Amino acid sequence: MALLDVARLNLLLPAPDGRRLHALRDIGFQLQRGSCLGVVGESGSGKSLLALSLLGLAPGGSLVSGHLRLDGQDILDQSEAAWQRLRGNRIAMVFQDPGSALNPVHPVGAQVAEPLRHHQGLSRRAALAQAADLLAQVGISPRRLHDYPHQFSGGQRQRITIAMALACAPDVLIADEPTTALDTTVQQHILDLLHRLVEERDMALLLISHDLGVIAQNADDILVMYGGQIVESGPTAALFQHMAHPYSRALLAARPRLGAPRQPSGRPYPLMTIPGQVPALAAWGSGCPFANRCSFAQAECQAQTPPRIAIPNLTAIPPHSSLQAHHVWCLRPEALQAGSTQRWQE
Ligand SMILES: Nc1ncnc2c1ncn2[C@@H]1O[C@H](COP(=O)(O)OP(=O)(O)OP(=O)(O)O)[C@@H](O)[C@H]1O
Repeated sequence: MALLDVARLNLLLPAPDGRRLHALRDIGFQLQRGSCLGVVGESGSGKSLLALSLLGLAPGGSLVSGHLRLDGQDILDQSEAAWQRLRGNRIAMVFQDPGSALNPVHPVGAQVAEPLRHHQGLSRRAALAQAADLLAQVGISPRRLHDYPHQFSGGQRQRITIAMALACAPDVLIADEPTTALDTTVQQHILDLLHRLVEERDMALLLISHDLGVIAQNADDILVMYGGQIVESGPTAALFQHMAHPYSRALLAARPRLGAPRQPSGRPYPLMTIPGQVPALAAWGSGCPFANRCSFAQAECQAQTPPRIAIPNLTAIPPHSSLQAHHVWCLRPEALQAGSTQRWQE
């Protein structure tokens, strides 16, 4: 049984004119212990709304439907009191900006100790002793228990927020752009730390990023999101063996790469960009969300919901994969096959 099982998750947000906007559409995936699932997509594709929905924090007035099971127990329709017991305890979150996640007027030790006092009822002294252990686990000297957030670097502050998230030994850790606010030199240290903790604690990690490179290097499985929908999903190796959705391919082509071929003048080739922009939520329809930017799109793509198509696995599926299968949501897979996807046809 999957640790986290999400099926047909839909989120309707209230619009000022009284309409409901379909912000997440039929999201489904499974997440196993010891595994990292990466969620990738451009800004505005629905990644954060997905994270918030998994924490019972969808914006006020919205309607969430579908199934959300943690260890087999349906948690979607539980009371706010039950969500509060679960949040930070069994499902915890690491945010993008460690500066705003930490309170500047309290020492970091007290902040790491807070969830232990709140969820586990530990005394101040016992919680602080455990906070010192947690800080050591994320590479911060326990001697700094009484220092304030401004006395730490950005990377250290993110380590402290990770210690806070780990305090109650959650089953699922959601990290929403955890390295975007950090220098590139410390980004991989934080990601390596998250990996080590997932392994040591047998947790599951949902890693959200707009950066396909970060996701490719760190996730066992990938969900590619666009317009509030999953457009492609599968084990990382399978996805990179054969990217099937035009949006996934466009993301791949738009990625800066070290050592990429250069022009005869020695200058780098200009980076590919994806023409157009992610449409505003009010413009999301029921057809393929990527249709108006897709070079394969035809009239039916604007109008019809794209079907889910299974792509045969060409690589061995690693045991850590939670998804175990590669899918694409596209109406014109034959157009894709006729493109640069020779290996799919073999
Ligand atoms: N509370 C809200 N009310 C109305 N629209 C919202 C709300 N929150 C998000 N949206 C809209 O929903 C869409 C998805 O937003 P979301 O923040 O989930 O995207 P994202 O992929 O996480 O982007 P980013 O990487 O910039 O955070 C966007 O069009 C956004 O403007």
